[in-house]
Amino acid sequence: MNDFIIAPSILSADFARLGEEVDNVLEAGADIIHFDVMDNHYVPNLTIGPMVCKALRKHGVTADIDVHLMVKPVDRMIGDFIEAGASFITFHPEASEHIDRSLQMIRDGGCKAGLVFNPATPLHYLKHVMDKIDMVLLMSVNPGFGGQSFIPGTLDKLREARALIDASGYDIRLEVDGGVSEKNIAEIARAGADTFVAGSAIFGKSDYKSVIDSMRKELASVRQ
Ligand SMILES: O=C(CO)[C@H](O)[C@H](O)COP(=O)(O)O
Repeated sequence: MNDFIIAPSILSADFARLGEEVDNVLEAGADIIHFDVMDNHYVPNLTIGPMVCKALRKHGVTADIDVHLMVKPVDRMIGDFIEAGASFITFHPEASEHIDRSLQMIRDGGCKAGLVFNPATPLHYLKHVMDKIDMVLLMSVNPGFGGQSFIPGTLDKLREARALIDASGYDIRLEVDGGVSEKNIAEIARAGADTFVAGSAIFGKSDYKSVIDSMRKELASVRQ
């Protein structure tokens, strides 16, 4: 896997042709697939569930599927997504009554576990679970919809999260989600992110490869 991971969010894909869309974006160079689960309760939108994840596996998708649960309560969805073939399962700490238990359920099921932070959710939830997570996801928009603008204050929060992760000594990815494009991806990487969710910036264009290539070019400039 690349050091920098590009994770197209299928929230902006054509759901009528989802299998084909996922094949195309992976063929175009995406590393993993970001899978947004919204329940019209925790967030004001309704999307897709474990049956769709399972269908993508049945379709032949072997890339990691990064399931972002925007649901409340969290726990009763975890088993279904483990069974459906999720690779990562992340959830919002304020949506779980028992954060430690939810993380453990994910890892016990053989998946990688992560916590997601809304723009105004403090990072202190991380303090007692650094050894139980594989991913920290910072939302750079308020969750619920694709196509919103990146909230600039996320850059400081990324720097704060990067310092916490580095100090922990654990192997934890730092993902960012919302308003990511070729234009800001380098600045976001410089703030500490290593995993980039992009929905409308990729699926909103006809040539997925050219967008992903241009994101990789921007990221290469950060590494130098
Ligand atoms: O989780 C999400 C919204 O809750 C989406 O993944 C996110 O907003 C990506 O969309 P875009 O890149 O178009 O901003």
